[in-house]
Amino acid sequence: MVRTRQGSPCTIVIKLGTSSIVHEKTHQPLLSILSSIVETVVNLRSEGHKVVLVSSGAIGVGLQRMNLPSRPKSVSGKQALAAIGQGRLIALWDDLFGHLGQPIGQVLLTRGDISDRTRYLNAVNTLQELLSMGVVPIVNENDTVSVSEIKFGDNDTLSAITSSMIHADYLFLLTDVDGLYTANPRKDPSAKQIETVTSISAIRSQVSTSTLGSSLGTGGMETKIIAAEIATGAGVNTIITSSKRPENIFSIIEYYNALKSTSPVDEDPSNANPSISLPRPPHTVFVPSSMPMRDLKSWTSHTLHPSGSVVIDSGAHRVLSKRESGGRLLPAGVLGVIGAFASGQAVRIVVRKPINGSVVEVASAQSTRPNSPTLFSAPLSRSGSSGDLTKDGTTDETNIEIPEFKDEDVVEVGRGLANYNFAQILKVKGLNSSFLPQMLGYADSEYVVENITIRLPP
Ligand SMILES: N[C@@H](CCC(=O)OP(=O)(O)O)C(=O)O
Repeated sequence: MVRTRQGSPCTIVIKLGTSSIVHEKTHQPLLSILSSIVETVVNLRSEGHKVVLVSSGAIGVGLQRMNLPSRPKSVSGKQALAAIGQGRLIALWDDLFGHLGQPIGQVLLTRGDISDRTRYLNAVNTLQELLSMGVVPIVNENDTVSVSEIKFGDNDTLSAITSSMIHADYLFLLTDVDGLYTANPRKDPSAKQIETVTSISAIRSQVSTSTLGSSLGTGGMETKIIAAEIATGAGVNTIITSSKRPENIFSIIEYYNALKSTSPVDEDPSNANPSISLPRPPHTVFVPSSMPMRDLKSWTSHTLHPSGSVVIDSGAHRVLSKRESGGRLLPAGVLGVIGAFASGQAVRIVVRKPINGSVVEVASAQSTRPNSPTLFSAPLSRSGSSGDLTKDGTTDETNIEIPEFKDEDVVEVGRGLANYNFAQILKVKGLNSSFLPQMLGYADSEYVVENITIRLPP
């Protein structure tokens, strides 16, 4: 069922939430949990595994340092507390790991840091370098500089993106419950643990997620399910288990190694050999995708904050949905754009919402009526020449005709990376790609958007 290189060392990401790091009321560090984590990580390292720790807790530790009762409401208040707490948090980790001779490295990331391909690759290289030096990277969000558009928001998402960045075998989401339940096990005695999740969309309808968060962290079960969706989509076995028994990480890895050794090809847990004698430690496992997203696609879908949208027609939506990977959009399928973006930036791929139950087709392709108003597209006051279009996205935007697609008229179906800037794509929308050199003065690619992941088929 789970995918690992059986018996060989694994790359493991362990995420520890605020509620497992500081006491919910006193905000004192939970030293027994932290010490057990440190022992577990060092033991995993001695078995040859590579381990990354994603640690929340900066704001919680900051609260304790300033003797404050609860998280401030303001963003700047939280950022200030994170600045106060992060230093003490990493000092605490360094102290505990130091007792066992294990070096650590601090890695603070924001979504903005990895929205740029070069910076993303730098982050990947740094993590890989730390791992190959035998260091345990300790990752947290760089809260002090994060604003809403560049925030991961919760460390569940950050840990999923980290595990996808380093192609981890396992992501362990350690929390104050030992798995995903059908209802809140603290309130509902009939709540049942879900052992294996093969379909995230199916699980959403079976689980009541609303009450499983704590007052300190920003996550809860819902964010863990989102994280599992990201990580399993990138091929990472994702496991929710209790932070009170981190040593279970060993037993869980052993358990799946044993399953694989009896049934190395069969991925279906119901076909696992019943003679397996190892007990199953309590946890929920999310089975990874059988066709993990290629690195660039995962990066595009989850790490980038899209800068704008490209509106496509229903035919393009159909064709792109048939592609397993690396979908590419020709200008002929483009109806318009929303927002301004440069070439190389991430864009949403959107389609028009149906009107009165049916999709209304835009009246024409541009090849017959260039820049003409359509049902959703009309020139604004800055119309005129199409601008001085340059290859690097430095269009003279003062002269561009911007059509009137609005966010509320469309629905996102996927994401991709733009090969041209918004003005260039507007200029060639609806055209055959053979017109690109003539319209733009150059054509690096016949496709206007590449690396498209369609998440919502027609
Ligand atoms: N970056 C923040 C943690 C964000 C957060 O609350 O995460 P989590 O506790 O995992 O829901 C901090 O260190 O306080």
